[in-house]
Amino acid sequence: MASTDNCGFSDIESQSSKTLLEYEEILFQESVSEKFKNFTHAAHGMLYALDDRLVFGMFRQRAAILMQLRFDGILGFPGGLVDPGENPMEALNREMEEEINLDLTQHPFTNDNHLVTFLHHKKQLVLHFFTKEVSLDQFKNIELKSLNAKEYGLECFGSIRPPLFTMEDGFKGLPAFLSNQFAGNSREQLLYALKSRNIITSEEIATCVESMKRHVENNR
Ligand SMILES: O=c1[nH]cnc2c1ncn2[C@@H]1O[C@H](COP(=O)(O)OP(=O)(O)O)[C@@H](O)[C@H]1O
Repeated sequence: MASTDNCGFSDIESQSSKTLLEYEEILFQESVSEKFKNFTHAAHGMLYALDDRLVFGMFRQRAAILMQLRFDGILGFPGGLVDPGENPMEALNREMEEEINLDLTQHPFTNDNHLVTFLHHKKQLVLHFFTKEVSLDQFKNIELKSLNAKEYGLECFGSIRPPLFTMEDGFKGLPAFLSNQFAGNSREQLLYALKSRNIITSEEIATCVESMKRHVENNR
């Protein structure tokens, strides 16, 4: 049922069974919440800043992206379940404050920041995904403030920046990062955002996914 085959990663197979193949991209409308009201809804957000600096003077990083190491040892974006009476945006802002101490007076997520929503029929799960661009200075402040988040050291074990370049061996960098374990469909959300925010081309994403898949295959 995957409809997102224009991003160069619709055929991801990985060690995780939770791949994009199982998720269907759906429109984000008021009616979605009504139609899927018996489903579990979650909202996650990607804060990012463009960063054109070179790593080791040769690899362009392109963007700083905030992901986090979770309590369960796997990677994901800040966010969480939508509570009864909340809409996805409200849930996201609440979770952003709890998990990374985001200053909502300065950097609130709005519905304009919504990027994509995925549906998992079997799991009855609706995953709403938002992205928000900030300046690199703002990004660093957000990272620093996250150490004082209520959930730091409890649910959240620190923010991390995925490397967005690929090194000479074709694996180190982004493909190696992608071969980690990810919560929900956060790996696919990351790739979707990289493509749709024009941070990395779909061709390069496809190459990285191929390299990641080869690595996973070779290490079975
Ligand atoms: O970064 C993410 N992107 C997409 N889905 C995620 C991400 N992190 C967790 N999930 C999924 O969202 C649901 C809610 O998980 P989460 O642990 O974030 O919520 P909670 O903090 O309210 O318990 C779970 O089904 C989980 O697999």
